[in-house]
Amino acid sequence: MNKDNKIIPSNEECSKLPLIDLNQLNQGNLQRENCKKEMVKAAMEWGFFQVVNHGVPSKVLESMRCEIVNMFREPFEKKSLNSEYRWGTPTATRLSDFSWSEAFHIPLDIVVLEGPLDTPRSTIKELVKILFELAQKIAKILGESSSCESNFFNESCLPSNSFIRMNRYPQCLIDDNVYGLVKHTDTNFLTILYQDQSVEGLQVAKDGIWVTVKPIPEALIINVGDLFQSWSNGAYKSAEHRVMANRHTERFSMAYFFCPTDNTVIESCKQPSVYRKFSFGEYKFQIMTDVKALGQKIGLDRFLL
Ligand SMILES: O=C(O)CCC(=O)C(=O)O
Ligand SMILES: [Fe+2]
Repeated sequence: MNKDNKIIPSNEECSKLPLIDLNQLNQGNLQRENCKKEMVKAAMEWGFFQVVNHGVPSKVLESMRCEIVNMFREPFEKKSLNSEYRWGTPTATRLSDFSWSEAFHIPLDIVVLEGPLDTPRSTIKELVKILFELAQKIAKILGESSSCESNFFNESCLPSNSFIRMNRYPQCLIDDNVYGLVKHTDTNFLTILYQDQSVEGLQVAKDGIWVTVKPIPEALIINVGDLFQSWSNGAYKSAEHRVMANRHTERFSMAYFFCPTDNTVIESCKQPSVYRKFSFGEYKFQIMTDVKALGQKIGLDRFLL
């Protein structure tokens, strides 16, 4: 088994994925500063952490999960008419390149700006409003510690710039090593992930080892994306992650991708710069070009100085 596939059983390693209590931010100065330190450390060492007491009511998350399940329960003929629907990996020529999953990829400009809304849309609308506030709060804390411009996220990231992705990973009887989602880094600033409370699947690369993230009831997962890695001059890690398919049961998740406007310039205030500056629009275009030409995302390596 090569290093890339080495898997540590979740009960040994999962506890090491930092778990941060955001309630500390509402307490005294000492607790607040401690919470910020924990976040910065986790973003540097892991690029991933879980948070509890995050302020997203469990009722809203539960009703979102119901909506997600309902959307995926529609017949394929109906789902596939929806331009937001994706399934599998059309370009895959080997099982190891294939993602055993289906998804709805929803840009929030439609949800935030358009009406009237049907039921799932109104649930999404309620949830993303809270997730936007949470993402802003976390981005500001991580941003301040990079001692870059403190107002950057308020000015560059609007609610309508983000998007959500609802994922369903069907039960997979083919093989134990099928990926639900192949390894990747996220292209945004930050991701907030709501995963099934009882089904494992997500794995994070840490120091060359794949670590399984054990679901913690009520917790949300936060991960650093490529833009934050570049903006922090490489201090924060946009960690590779993937999802393993499950032989016994299906799994659902929902990712909220916190993004800036396309013309936002990503440039670190730290010198010497690790990456050349680029706009978010340029970054997405380069990824699209690479995926078309090479079948995969190259990402930040293209922008190394
Ligand atoms: O389903 C998960 O746990 C991860 C999803 C993910 O990484 C993504 O949608 O980018
Ligand atoms: Fe991801």
